[in-house]
Amino acid sequence: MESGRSSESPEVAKKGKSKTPRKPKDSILKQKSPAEFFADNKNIAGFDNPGKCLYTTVRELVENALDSAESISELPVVEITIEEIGRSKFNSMIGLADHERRDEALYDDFETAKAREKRLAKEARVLEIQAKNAALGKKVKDPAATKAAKGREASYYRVTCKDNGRGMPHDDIPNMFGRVLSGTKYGLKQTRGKFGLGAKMALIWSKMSTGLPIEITSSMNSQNYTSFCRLDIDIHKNVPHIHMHEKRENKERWHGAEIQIVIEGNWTTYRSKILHYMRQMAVITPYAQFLFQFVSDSPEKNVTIRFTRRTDIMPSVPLETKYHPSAVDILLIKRLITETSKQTLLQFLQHEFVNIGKSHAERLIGEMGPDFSPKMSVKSLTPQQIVRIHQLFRQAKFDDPSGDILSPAGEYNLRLGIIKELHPDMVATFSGSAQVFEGHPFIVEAGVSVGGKDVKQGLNVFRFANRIPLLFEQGADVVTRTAMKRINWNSYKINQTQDKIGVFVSIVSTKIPFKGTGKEYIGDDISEIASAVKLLSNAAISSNQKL
Ligand SMILES: Nc1ncnc2c1ncn2[C@@H]1O[C@H](COP(=O)(O)OP(=O)(O)OP(=O)(O)O)[C@@H](O)[C@H]1O
Repeated sequence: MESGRSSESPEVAKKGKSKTPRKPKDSILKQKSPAEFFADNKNIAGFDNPGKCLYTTVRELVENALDSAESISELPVVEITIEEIGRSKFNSMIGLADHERRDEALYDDFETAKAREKRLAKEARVLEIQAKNAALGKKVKDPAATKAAKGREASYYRVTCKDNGRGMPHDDIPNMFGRVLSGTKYGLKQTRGKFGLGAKMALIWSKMSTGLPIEITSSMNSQNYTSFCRLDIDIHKNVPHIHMHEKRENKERWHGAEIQIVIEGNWTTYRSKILHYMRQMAVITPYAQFLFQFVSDSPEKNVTIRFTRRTDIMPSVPLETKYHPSAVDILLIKRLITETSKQTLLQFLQHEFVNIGKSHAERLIGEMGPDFSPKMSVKSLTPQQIVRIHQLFRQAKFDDPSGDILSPAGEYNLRLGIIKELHPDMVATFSGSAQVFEGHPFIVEAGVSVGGKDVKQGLNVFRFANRIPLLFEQGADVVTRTAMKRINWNSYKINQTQDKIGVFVSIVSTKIPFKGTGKEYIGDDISEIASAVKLLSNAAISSNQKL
């Protein structure tokens, strides 16, 4: 086909077309590695801004430490230190000479004398209005939060987390910390970690904000050496970039891990969140000992908090389980077929799923159709046959998976933790039996307290998922919504706004339906979980009333 352009010379075409919109360039197909994706979208893993990055880094390291100690039934001892690093010290760490500002007007935080005067006057006005509102009992915003962070100089912190856990095999360390989406917790088991992402996100953030590598020291039980590894991550290839990886003497036969990382953060704005997190972790983990330290060049800013162990009774170790037939999709069935060591379809059904016994498997195969037989090779199933199995799994009736493999905090621990941290006038706890959501068992435990130390008037909601405190996105969470909207506090003669009420809900499962990879909240859209939370909370309030 002839185009109108063909008769014009290139020059004429260029001139004549000067007003027409530029033709978009053909899109070029590109690929991203998982590390690049998460570096570009770090907010979805809870790394939103420097302050939140400091918080999430602490969280990820503490949760790994607890998972590790509990996996060998060791009462956890976790030491976490955040050390503030001034700009000069940071510059000398990276070998950068300190520079004084020469041309002040170049900087984002530069203000003329007039602008400064104007800003101070405005701030004074805001403070005045806030003081008036506070006097009238109205809610006021934290003045620090209203101030723009523009032009703020970066603050750096060295975060160190030491535990007495399992440690890591020497050769696995680089991939555990330097390859996004690699971990040992992908099996079907209740663990705090799940995605194989957290430690790598902390490393990606350190790479983005300070350019410094992570340092890991680790030793496994009765090993006569410790492993030391300094590494960063090749974001483009999603592989570890090892600076040093060596074995060192381990005279004391120490076992555990110590992770050290230098990142940009903001202690001032996230101090209270980090301390709340530690306090709530102590509530749900009263059998652990935590030492939290913040160390600054200005000693008056230093913080040392010891959360002592109050019990030696640890919840049982969660057990790995097999998939329930109603929890699998076609892709997962295909993966299980690839990985199974079983030869026949009958053996496959019997051994790779929970709640399918031999005679049940035979009946299921009979139901699949004439081209299925118990002795047929499972590896030779066609894609259509796999779809048929999936269809049957969705329609057939199976016993619910057992909750025995889960490890709830336990009523005793929950109550102990609440008493230890809040000193309430009254507390009652209640443990539910196992229930099921999409083929995954879950257990809800609830506690309700009245009165206490440092407890605000009204509802104070504490949420835990797989024994992790959840501090963000409170409003959208199933527990908050239930406590606020679905419980009739009046009927228990409790004043929802005046009394100091603590509501504690802990959910454990082989699959917590978190919204996003940041593990910040559980949505309100899963009816099984919503009704269990309501039931258990009501039961705990009733027990509290009886007390
Ligand atoms: N302190 C530790 N002790 C022993 N092993 C550890 C420790 N920290 C990390 N690991 C190992 O490194 C792996 C990767 O950790 P990472 O935090 O990236 O992911 P995860 O904990 O598996 O999952 P998630 O992203 O959900 O936290 C873990 O699965 C664990 O095997």
